[in-house]
Amino acid sequence: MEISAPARGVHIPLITPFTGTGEIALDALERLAHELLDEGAAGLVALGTTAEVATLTAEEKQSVVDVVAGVCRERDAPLIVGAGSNDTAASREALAALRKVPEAVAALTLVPHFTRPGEAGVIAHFTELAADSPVPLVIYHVPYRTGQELGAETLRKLGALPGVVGVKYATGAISASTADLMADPPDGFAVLAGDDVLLSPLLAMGAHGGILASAHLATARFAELVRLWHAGDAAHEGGTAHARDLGHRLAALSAALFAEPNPTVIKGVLHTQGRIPSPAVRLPLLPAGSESVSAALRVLDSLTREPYHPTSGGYEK
Ligand SMILES: O=C(O)C1=N[C@H](C(=O)O)C[C@H](O)C1
Repeated sequence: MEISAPARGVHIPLITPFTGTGEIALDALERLAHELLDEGAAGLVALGTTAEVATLTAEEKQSVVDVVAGVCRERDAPLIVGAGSNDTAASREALAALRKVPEAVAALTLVPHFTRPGEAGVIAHFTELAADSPVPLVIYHVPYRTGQELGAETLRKLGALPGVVGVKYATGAISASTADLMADPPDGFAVLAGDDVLLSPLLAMGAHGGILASAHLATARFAELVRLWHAGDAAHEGGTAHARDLGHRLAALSAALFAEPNPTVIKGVLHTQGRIPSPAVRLPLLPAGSESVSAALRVLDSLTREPYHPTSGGYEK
């Protein structure tokens, strides 16, 4: 795998749309995947948390991967597939199954959750997985879900493993440890923002992009934000104001989209827009309330309606 190129930009962990009777709406999934690439997504992620992967049967997971891989093949877009658990042997098998998905450029593999094996155990887990995975690994670090903290030094050790190409960094905050990692990341190691509201500060610190459920909406604006920082425009006068302002507005959108458990609000908005057949989610998730969906639509509307004026450094109010 080419290490940094596919990892740059906005990668979208696809929702799983359901019909009114609860089956996966594969046609809507395919259409949505094309739309997101049309609007500037750099790549797609199948079977992320946002896909409600914990509720999908093995057969359903296969159908989702088939559809998303088909779109990525047709569009020559990078595909990242979620695979792995807190069982090292089972994770090895899940990764081995990706041999049958030639479109997959990487696997998104969670730090072992719940078990709390300690940092040495996490390193041993990924050393074993990376040694025989058919695709490189992007480590999904989300300590408020896994229960396992990792310091910057441990992330650097993981990033230096052959076969580990990046981290989806979702620590819930920008901390001294974030600054430490971003000051000295391993060569060829992509840091991808995984907390949507923190995309902007992480880009400012040098992140390569993000894996962002929020980017189902205002996709072009998310792509623009990443482009601004990577093109260095943010470093110019006016450019900084633009990037900061856009970053704040996208963070407000992300906050509105995460007002209830992900991806319930995103599904509500996509359904209101007529892009998926129902806002249905599977238990234990409950559908988002109409007030959360309306609030997110209002933020989205202001983002997409108001054109930016680079000369005055602001948006129309
Ligand atoms: O599925 C993912 O990948 C993501 N999941 C996070 C979550 O559900 O909290 C959010 C992030 O945008 C991507």
